[in-house]
Amino acid sequence: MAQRQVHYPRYVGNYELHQKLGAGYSGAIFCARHVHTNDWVALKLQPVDEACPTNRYERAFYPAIQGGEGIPTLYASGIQGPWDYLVIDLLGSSLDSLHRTKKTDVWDLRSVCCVAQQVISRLEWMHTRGVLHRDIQLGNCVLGLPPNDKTIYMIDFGFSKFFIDQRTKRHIPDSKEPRDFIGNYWFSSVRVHCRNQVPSRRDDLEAVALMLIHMLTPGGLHWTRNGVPKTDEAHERLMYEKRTARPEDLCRGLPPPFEEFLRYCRRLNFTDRPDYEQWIEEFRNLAEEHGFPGDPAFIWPPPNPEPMAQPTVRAQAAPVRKQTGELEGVLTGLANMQLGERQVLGVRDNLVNRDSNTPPKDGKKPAKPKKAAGPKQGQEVINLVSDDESAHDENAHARMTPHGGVRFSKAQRLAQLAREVEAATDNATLGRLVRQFAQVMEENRSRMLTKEGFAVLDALRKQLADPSVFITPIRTARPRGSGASAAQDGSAVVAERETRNGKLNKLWRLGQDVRKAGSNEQLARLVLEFGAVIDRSSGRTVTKDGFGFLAGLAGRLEALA
Ligand SMILES: Nc1ncnc2c1ncn2[C@@H]1O[C@H](COP(=O)(O)OP(=O)(O)OP(=O)(O)O)[C@@H](O)[C@H]1O
Repeated sequence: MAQRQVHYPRYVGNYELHQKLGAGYSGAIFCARHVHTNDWVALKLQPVDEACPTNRYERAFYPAIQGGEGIPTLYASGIQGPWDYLVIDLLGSSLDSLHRTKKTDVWDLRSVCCVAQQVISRLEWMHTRGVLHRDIQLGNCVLGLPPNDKTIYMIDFGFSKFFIDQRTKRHIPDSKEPRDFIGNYWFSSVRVHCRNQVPSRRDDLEAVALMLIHMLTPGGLHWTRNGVPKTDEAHERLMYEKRTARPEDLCRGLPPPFEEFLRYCRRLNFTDRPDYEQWIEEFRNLAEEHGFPGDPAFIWPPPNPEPMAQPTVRAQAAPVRKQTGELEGVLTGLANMQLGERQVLGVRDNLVNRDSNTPPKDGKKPAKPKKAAGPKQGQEVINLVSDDESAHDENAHARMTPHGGVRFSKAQRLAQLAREVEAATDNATLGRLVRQFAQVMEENRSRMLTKEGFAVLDALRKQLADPSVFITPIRTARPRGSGASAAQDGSAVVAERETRNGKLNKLWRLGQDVRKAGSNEQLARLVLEFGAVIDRSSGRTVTKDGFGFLAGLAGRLEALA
């Protein structure tokens, strides 16, 4: 197709334009030099009459977020003749372009953990300043130039939005009003993309979760493999695939934090502040558990992609809920895809219909939005690769210590404990295993109850609920001696705390109940309740009261042995 010939100016303000660095949907970006200082910068140019004036929008957000690590500095901006321009820090490669130079189809876990930590931290900064990004994608994560080449910068605030109302200083309200989708097809959250809900902080984080999973999935997330939808029907199908993809299917074969992070983001309420620190810590721990440094510095190319003792981490091909003939469509789509500059495309057309929290549009009435934007130029070719590596490989996370020993990860130790619980034949053994479980949880910097942790609880509950699994008969004696008086003391404290606080901390209460339990069936019910309480909590972490419960449980099991 013939390209429109655009004549760019040689000078804009005090800047001389040099080579073109990239082109977006509605403009171009150049490397430019300040004619007096000789400083090199990046200059974004866009026609002033552009239907979707993203440069003008971006200009409104830069002052709010200036000064944060990994946020480009805005040096100048304005209008010159027919051009609207922004002058910002000159940066290096985007993660999208690094991805295209890679020889393997998935990223290495270390790099992904670095991306996770840095991008979550950028969003923490932006959100603290009241701004949502709304267009998280690999092309908008760009490395700095030396000496900042280990820092990931967030760029492209053309879709951004103040979620703190600039006038009232309050969180914007939720709304059920129908709204146009603004974001990108691949990673915008299910709520925003498929259910047209008002975006908030949780949606930026969900986009990060999807991007990270995409990086570790051979061929990428399955709804990205057909390229940008060119028809409403294709867009509908993409949304269907995204909406119906279950976290456990998307994350099969990946270390648990990816699935947990996605679930966490989806559990957050509209106005909730995400626990950024917790997730930065989770991904740091994950890197360390796999034998990498926890430092978030992004080093490219990766110094040592995968330690010797560890297989490559990658998602397994997730089952895709396909309609008949869809696989054929995927393959045809792949065959038709072209190499290009950008991977993920946003729906910019809808920006002309932005709400009151977006920067002013010079009083012009917004143009009628189009339904779904047509494709932007260029798509990358992604290979469809299947992978049958087992997620339950016992040695998957083991790694050599410097002294030649083998160290097991938290996941692996918990998986082993679950197996031992299943094989236990008496209460005394179970009590010992519960103590070991608490110890593993306590030793780890992350106290989050992972999938493997829940598996231990589940095995325990099953053992306790079904006495036939024991070889020796189970005793169901009432609490004896000091146990009984402790129970009485416990009730007194409960009563006191109840009057004092009005409502008891659920885990603390369970900790009291477990010490009074007189049978394995009662213990099974309490273990079930314990798991449910942890599962419902936003961070799924085992707190002090949680450890109190486990200690009480181990004690009761030993007493009932
Ligand atoms: N400051 C920069 N320094 C170097 N390269 C940059 C810089 N900013 C952007 N780029 C390159 O140009 C590409 C497009 O930039 P950007 O996303 O800001 O433009 P855009 O017009 O808003 O694009 P789109 O409409 O596709 O979102 C980026 O993916 C990146 O490769």
